[in-house]
Amino acid sequence: MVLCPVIRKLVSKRVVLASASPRRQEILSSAGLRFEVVPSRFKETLDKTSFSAPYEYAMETAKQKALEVANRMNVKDFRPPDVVIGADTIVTVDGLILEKPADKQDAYNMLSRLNGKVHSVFTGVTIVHCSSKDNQLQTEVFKFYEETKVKFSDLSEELLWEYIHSGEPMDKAGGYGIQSLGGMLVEYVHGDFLNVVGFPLNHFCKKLVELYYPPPRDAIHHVKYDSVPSVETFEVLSDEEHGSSTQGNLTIKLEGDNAFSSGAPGSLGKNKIGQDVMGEPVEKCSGDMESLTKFPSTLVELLDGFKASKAMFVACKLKVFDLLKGKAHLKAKDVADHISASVCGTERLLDSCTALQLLKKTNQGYSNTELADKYLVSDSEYSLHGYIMHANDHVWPLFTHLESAVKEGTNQNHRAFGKNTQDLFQDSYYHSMETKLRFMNAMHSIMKLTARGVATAFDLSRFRSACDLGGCTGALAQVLIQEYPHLKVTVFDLPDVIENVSGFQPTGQDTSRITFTSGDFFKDNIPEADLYILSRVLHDWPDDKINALLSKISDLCTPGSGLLLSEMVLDDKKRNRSAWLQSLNMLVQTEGKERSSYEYRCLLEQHGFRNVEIVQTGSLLDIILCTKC
Ligand SMILES: O=c1[nH]cc([C@@H]2O[C@H](COP(=O)(O)OP(=O)(O)OP(=O)(O)O)[C@@H](O)[C@H]2O)c(=O)[nH]1
Repeated sequence: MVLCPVIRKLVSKRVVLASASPRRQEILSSAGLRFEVVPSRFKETLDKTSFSAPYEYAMETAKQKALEVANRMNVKDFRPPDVVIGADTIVTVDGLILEKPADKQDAYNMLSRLNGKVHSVFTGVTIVHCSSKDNQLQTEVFKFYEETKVKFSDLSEELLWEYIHSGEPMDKAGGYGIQSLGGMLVEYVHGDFLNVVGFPLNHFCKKLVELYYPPPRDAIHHVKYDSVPSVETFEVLSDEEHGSSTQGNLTIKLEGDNAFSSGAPGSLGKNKIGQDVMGEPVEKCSGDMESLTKFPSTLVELLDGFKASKAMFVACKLKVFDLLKGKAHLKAKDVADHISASVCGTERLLDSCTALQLLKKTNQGYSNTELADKYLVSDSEYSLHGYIMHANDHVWPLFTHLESAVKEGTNQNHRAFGKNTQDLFQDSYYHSMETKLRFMNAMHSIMKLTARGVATAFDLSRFRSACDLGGCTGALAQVLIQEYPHLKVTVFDLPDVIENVSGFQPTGQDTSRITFTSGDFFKDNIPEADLYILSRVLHDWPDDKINALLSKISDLCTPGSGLLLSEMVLDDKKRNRSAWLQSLNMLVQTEGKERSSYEYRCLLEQHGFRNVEIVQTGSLLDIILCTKC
């Protein structure tokens, strides 16, 4: 999704981010910008004393970073980038400029200087417009900076060293990462938070507005873009409208190194060498821009969606991220050798993963991004590997029969796996040890990631015993006993599951308050508890089965007993895309569906539950708590 229409202006351009900073990559890609990452090789060694102000230093360094990449990419017979973005973040305190610490002692020196004080964080940003004539690179440079003030609490030596030993300070300006553990050091922030993280997105969008929607002639002395215009305002600022009000040549003074002129209707503006600022001839640009405004980027994203998913699935399946974990870099050939695959295929897969920001690519080779290290490596604490393998091996084949599922209104297990499902879990998830463990792995990984949110959405401290029906490996139970020291939890699931839970238990954690009991909640007796939990269970079943289950639970409850559900709640207003897609997912693989908050409320009240409260998290799971009256 492109929230900010001005970002769309760059959609058909070759945009390059001249930065190795994973934070900058994340900020810009979250804003919907599509770009390649080519880290700059410019050494950050400019003489600081030669600048009149610290931000001048940051802007110049950002400029040199971007120009180094622009020059390096201007190779004969290759298309040069249209736009190169460079950035540099520094911290200033007591008249000193702090960059990334060289070692732990340096980090300590920096953090001690910041301790208990207010300091400034400056990020200098440069946008370089490039074009190439007879292999000569022509550039136009626009630069700006943003300042944010940050106050550190009074911190003990012990805390500073503990933080330094976490390793976090080492690649961060000033020796801290405000977005992670370093956030704990900070008392307040005045200004743009993302600027501290490494990229002032808001100011960047304003700069794009200045560059791509120069104010019409009449307004030139009056219009000041104090804030990013609202989406509606952008729509009004269409190229056509803008063009018609800028007949004749008009020079606009930009804050950057250059002024450029705007003339032909619909053009971006001509520069001194008679080209538009994106390096295209003006006449051509006019037509281009018209089609650009109408470019259906949302559709292109959807067209590419399945390719992107599959590229990530395959890289996970081939354990590419496991291989790259902890390695500085590997060349495509080395990766190919390890995963027993072709070099040409591996290279394309690695490059696609780089474009998807799962990998980083430099001249030395490929390495994992932070995201991949955290979630795609199979043995990381919050790995989604198990869930991704389930998506690849189970959900993907089912989705290839979506058309039949829609026409027939039923799941497609028979088409995808040649099996009719009489008993959903037995026939589709537990029919072999391999599928069973794959499914358990998937549920375990997604539950580990979401358990804390489920456990803490409501204060459950009034309950002394809980029964997690369909609780699988007990990943939620583990978090529940951590959060509620007086709670005992029974995990109730099919014998097929309970027999295999031991491999999923944490080591070195007291799990004595968790009991695993096997049974079928439709057929067998359910253990007694003050609180019943159904997490991602109801969506598997049709209404008749749900009514049977809720009635059984309701009969077991005494007044004051609780029922906690976690599901994706459908919401017409919020149009939460994951929930609607999950509902299709339920169609192709189960007998169930996702439901709206109204549907859940009706179901629960029908079975004697009251005080139905719903916390819509907007992320993967929404949480519902109600009480038996
Ligand atoms: O709170 C935070 N403060 C700063 C950061 C990160 O710090 C670095 C700043 O370094 P620099 O601007 O030189 O950028 P590099 O990482 O070296 O990448 P380039 O290739 O662009 O030079 C930056 O990564 C910030 O994101 C932080 O994360 N949190």
